[in-house]
Amino acid sequence: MSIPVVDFGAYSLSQKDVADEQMRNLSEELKTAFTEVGFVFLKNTGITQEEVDRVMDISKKFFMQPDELKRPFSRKSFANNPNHGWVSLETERLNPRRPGDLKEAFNIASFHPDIKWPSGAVAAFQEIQKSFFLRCKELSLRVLRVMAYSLGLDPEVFLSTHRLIGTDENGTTLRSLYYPPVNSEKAKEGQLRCGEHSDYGSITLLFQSSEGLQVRRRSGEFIYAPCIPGTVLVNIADLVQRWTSDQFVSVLHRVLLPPVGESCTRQSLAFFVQPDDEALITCCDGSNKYPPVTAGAYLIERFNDSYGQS
Ligand SMILES: O=C(O)CCC(=O)C(=O)O
Ligand SMILES: [Fe+2]
Repeated sequence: MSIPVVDFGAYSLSQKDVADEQMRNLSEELKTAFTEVGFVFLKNTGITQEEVDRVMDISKKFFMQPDELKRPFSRKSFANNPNHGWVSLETERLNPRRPGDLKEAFNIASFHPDIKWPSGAVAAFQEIQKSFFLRCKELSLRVLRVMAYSLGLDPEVFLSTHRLIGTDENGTTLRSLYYPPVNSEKAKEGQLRCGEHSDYGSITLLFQSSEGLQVRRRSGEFIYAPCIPGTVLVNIADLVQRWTSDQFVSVLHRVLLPPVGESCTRQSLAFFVQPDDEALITCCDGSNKYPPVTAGAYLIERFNDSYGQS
């Protein structure tokens, strides 16, 4: 099955609320997608392609600077939130059995007043990233509400564990990714732009500038996700799979190197939604299929794998 496209217009950010019947329809469509594929394209969410382009443009300006100018913003250099900041090429391996990923990233994980923001040529960086973060937050809360409804749960049940998004007690992160030109013949053996992995938290919103993402089907085969301008690609991440006792599936995905002879770049924006650090994730059907885990501890464990500290 390919990735379904669902019209989210009835609950778009420009609507105050959603009518009961439309909520029922939407929740059925999302439930099918998240049960069978783990990924869905949402159209008419209220987040426009222009908003996405603005964030991609300012992020690209940052990435195009020499490394000396980017280094002061490195991930792990901010005491109040170690996940915030710039990640250089080949630093991270989302599949720990492969060499470092051929990508650069900038994580927006904190708005603490002590965070130092890029300035000069990218003076608007902080303002643009922050306003996009807040838009993604609003959309994510709506998607979580529809998800809870679709499972016959209290629609607020997921929201009650996502109250602190945008504070240092919640790991939700807006991540700009840049995949520079690459000569695929010169890459290390087995090296990819982004190794096979599933995401760690609740759900992820993804915005892409071009095709390149591959998603694993149940058969084990990887298929290309198309790039559909104006849509948001939403996928289930591992904590929601645990939470729903495997009813919603968190599936592997990756970004391959470009074909030999093609050195095209790629950009994407991922909004990784994470429950509040202290939230205890227990199977919502009461089954105990997975032992309870707190979201913050789980996230740290997963970071240790991808940065080679396990
Ligand atoms: O760049 C992409 O399209 C995918 C990135 C991704 O899956 C991730 O960073 O978790
Ligand atoms: Fe991912």
